[in-house]
Amino acid sequence: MSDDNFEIITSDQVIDSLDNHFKIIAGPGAGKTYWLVNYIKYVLKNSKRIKPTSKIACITYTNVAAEEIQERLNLNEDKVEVSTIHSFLYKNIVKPYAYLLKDKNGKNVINFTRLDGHEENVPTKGKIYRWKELNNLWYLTDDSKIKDCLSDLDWFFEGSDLKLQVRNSYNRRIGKYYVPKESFYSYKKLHWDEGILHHEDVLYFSYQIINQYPIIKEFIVAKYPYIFLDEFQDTNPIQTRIIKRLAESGALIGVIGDPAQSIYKFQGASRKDFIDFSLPGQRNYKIESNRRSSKKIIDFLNYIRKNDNLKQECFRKYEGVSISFIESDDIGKVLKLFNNERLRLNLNDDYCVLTRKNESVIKLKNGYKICDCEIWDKIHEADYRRERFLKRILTAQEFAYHSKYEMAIKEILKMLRTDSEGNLEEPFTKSVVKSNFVNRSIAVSILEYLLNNRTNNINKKLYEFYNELNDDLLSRLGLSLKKLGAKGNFKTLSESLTIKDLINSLKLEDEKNSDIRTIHKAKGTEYQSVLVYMENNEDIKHILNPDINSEEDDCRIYYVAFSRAKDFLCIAIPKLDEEQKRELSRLGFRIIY
Ligand SMILES: Nc1ncnc2c1ncn2[C@@H]1O[C@H](COP(=O)(O)OP(=O)(O)OP(=O)(O)O)[C@@H](O)[C@H]1O
Repeated sequence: MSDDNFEIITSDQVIDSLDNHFKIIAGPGAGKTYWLVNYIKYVLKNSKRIKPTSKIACITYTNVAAEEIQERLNLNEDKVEVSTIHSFLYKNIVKPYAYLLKDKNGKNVINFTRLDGHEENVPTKGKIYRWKELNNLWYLTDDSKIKDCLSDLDWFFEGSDLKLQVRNSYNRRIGKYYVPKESFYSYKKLHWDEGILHHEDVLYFSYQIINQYPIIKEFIVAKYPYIFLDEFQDTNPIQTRIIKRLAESGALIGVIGDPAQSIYKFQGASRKDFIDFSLPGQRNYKIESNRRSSKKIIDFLNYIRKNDNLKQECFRKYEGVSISFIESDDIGKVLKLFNNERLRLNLNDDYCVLTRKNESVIKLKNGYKICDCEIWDKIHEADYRRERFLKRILTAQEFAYHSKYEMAIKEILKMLRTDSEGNLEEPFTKSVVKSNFVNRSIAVSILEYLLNNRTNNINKKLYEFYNELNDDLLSRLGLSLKKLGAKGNFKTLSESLTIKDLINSLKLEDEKNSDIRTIHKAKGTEYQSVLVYMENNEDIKHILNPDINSEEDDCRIYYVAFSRAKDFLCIAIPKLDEEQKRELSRLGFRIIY
């Protein structure tokens, strides 16, 4: 990264960029989000470009971050649209203009009458079957590998065209065959015909729409004369191009981020896009201090980042307690040692346990128990329609339990989606739902039931939950579920699994309240104490030989984890050799036994 033309500012400083694009680069805890919130208020107050009909767009990486910024802005008037890039583009480009997209025969590309948000790409058995049928691919027999391949599809630029490819080329191989690239589009089209868009399709269609109908950019810019993007180090090439197009049409763009915290390569993020991001007349700024962490933690963070030219100073002027490590493969013991140490140090405030993989989060949540991470896969194999139904209803229950009612309602509404004749999808038996309004009131009743019975239900076996839900609630609402068979794989599973097993294995988006989470979900957060659990002994190399600018994200993922800690950072790893322990001591680590 070149240091040219970067002005150093602090997180309290208001910059005079009302008529310029800008880029801010700063490390963890520098106050990027803090600065952005204040800057938005400043623009609202001082800019002549904000008209009664226009707003500022503030794009964040997750819904949780959007909520947080909304709260911190604490505005009475609706003058700032805070949302993720996908929600922003869906609401302002795809939803209103999808009907404009036509194929070469003049037919609509998307069934826009049934458009209803966007979701994760999870190939169902039904879609895989129809995709094989359309492309005559019966020779591909391993459906689990096919699922890996199709769920890995994303849009990539080939020249100026966007093409579907797998993110990880390994996933295209099914036994001795490769999945033909020409078949990818038809898999997507099966969804679009039902009005289903995947998250990645939102970027694709937005790009298509503004390219084919440039005037739409003018509408967007008139409504959003300022577009600010936080966490821009994880932008992807389509997003970058869309933003540049909006800049060409007159939007003032501000991007904020930290190249050392770019951790979404697997989803197509390009940190180079942030490093190279430049618009005519753009002003560049840096914030150098870290307001979050103690000096000992910042020294360690600077060491991990030693190949980069951004060195952080400790704003708090507080030395802090030593960074520590625990060597053990016994998760229960690790958690106990970490908690004892926090209490011994009198650090009684919030803490978080961070780890890379979802499977490890589940293991950590279960403490000593070895978890069955494949529970949902097994249910999918047994009955993919019931799996989808159960996932949605339990996800809704957990969202509501964490007071995220709007997200909970959305899940239930997805569950109540109908086919073209108005029939609910299986496992509902043919019950016709009347209107969106009725659906919403049904969703509220279902949520009420789930919340009132959560404590009772959690230890019930799945079949009991399913039957009671059907008999006590759904029948009252004029709905019914397919009865459980006398035998079969689903029946067997439903007798062995409890609702708690299912909930523990759910991958909930945006788990803000959880104290054990994946590092990716910890982006932007901070805690008094942080335990980073490295499941793989090899990962110690990211501490002993850190390479923050590596092509791969591994080192940066741990950097993000370490930098969440304010006062106490502890790292746990199953096994270290003597030389590694000596190295860690040299770096100032203390061993906890
Ligand atoms: N000028 C300021 N005055 C008071 N507190 C501040 C100021 N700037 C930042 N902070 C506080 O410092 C902490 C870190 O700030 P913030 O979360 O905005 O950093 P960030 O740069 O977005 O970090 P990261 O990249 O790690 O997510 C927060 O607790 C924030 O409230």
